[in-house]
Amino acid sequence: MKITDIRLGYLSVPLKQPFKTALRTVNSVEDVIVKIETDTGHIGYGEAPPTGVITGDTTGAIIGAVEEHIRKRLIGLDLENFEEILLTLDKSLVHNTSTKAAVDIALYDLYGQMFNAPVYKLLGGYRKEIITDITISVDTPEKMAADSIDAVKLGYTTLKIKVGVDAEQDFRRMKAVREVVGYDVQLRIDANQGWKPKEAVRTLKAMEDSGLQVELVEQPVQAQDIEGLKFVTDQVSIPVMADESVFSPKDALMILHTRAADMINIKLMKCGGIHQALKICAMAEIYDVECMIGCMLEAKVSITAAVHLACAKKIITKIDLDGPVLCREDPVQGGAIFEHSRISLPDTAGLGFEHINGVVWKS
Ligand SMILES: C[C@H](N)C(=O)N[C@H](CCC(=O)O)C(=O)O
Ligand SMILES: [Mg+2]
Repeated sequence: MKITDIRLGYLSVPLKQPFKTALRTVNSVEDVIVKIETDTGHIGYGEAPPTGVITGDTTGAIIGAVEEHIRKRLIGLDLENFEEILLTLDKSLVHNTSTKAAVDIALYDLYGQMFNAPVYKLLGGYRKEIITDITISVDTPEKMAADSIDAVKLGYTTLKIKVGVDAEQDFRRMKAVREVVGYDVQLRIDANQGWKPKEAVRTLKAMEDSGLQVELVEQPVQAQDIEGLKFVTDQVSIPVMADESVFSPKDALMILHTRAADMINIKLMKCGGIHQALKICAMAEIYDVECMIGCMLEAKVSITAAVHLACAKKIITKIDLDGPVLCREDPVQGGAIFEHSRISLPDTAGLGFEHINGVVWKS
């Protein structure tokens, strides 16, 4: 099965309501779709959202990376030598992790089709169903409490509460949410780098002392401030998860080795795809550190790939794959099946896509 072409397209999917974090507010998922064609007629799909404030990727950069660096190196290569293709992809240019993830996902889609097996089974096949949390955007305490009630009514048992905008108000946000959802619902928080280290410790300790029962906190301090991250991890009881601080397997190794965080959030868009994520999983297993599989604001193509990884690997114990349920519509036929918090995988080959509606293909 030889690669004959790599095509690119644009996909825009409106959100049910604005998605607000300490880093950005957006109203739609904006994606580049990658389609790899082969001489056997098999097609592999991938997806990359340009999350500039986190990965540095833009739509133009994703398109340029494929057109100027990746396409010419991959055309003609045979899926039978998967290792060669992945190494070529890695070496084609530095950084550009979202682009590499999109191409990697399309390649795994083809790899699974070549063996007529779902990708999660080829990677380990640990389970075929997972439960995701849902994100509550940062807003007034009242609005966040109302959004939380709506989510719980839909059956979500874990909420990811966005904070990191103003520490004192963040405490009030958490208090308002906990008051309305009670203690049967798990609350995890994500500050998206919004706090200073001492401010994070103060705020998290206040949450501990008030019995708010926070399951974990994601990325309390700036991504590059590893000392600050370790300071928070050492000072508070709430488990600290590194998100923006961990892109590559090398970043993960450093965090694991220094114990700067208690857990790692793996995102395909940060590490460059499934083949790199597998390395982080292997290292986390060695250090016995649980991982989350997370996502950017993504539609169901790349999220399906993340579901396959999560279903394959036991070390992934926390699931934050709510991109598709935040969208007003699902343009992807096939792939993972979402029923609110419950995500399951069909036993179709590869990643199981049939068609993606609404893609504007580049000529
Ligand atoms: C969508 C997901 N639940 C999430 O919250 N991801 C954010 C980054 C999302 C973005 O800005 O696209 C995170 O975990 O930091
Ligand atoms: Mg996060």
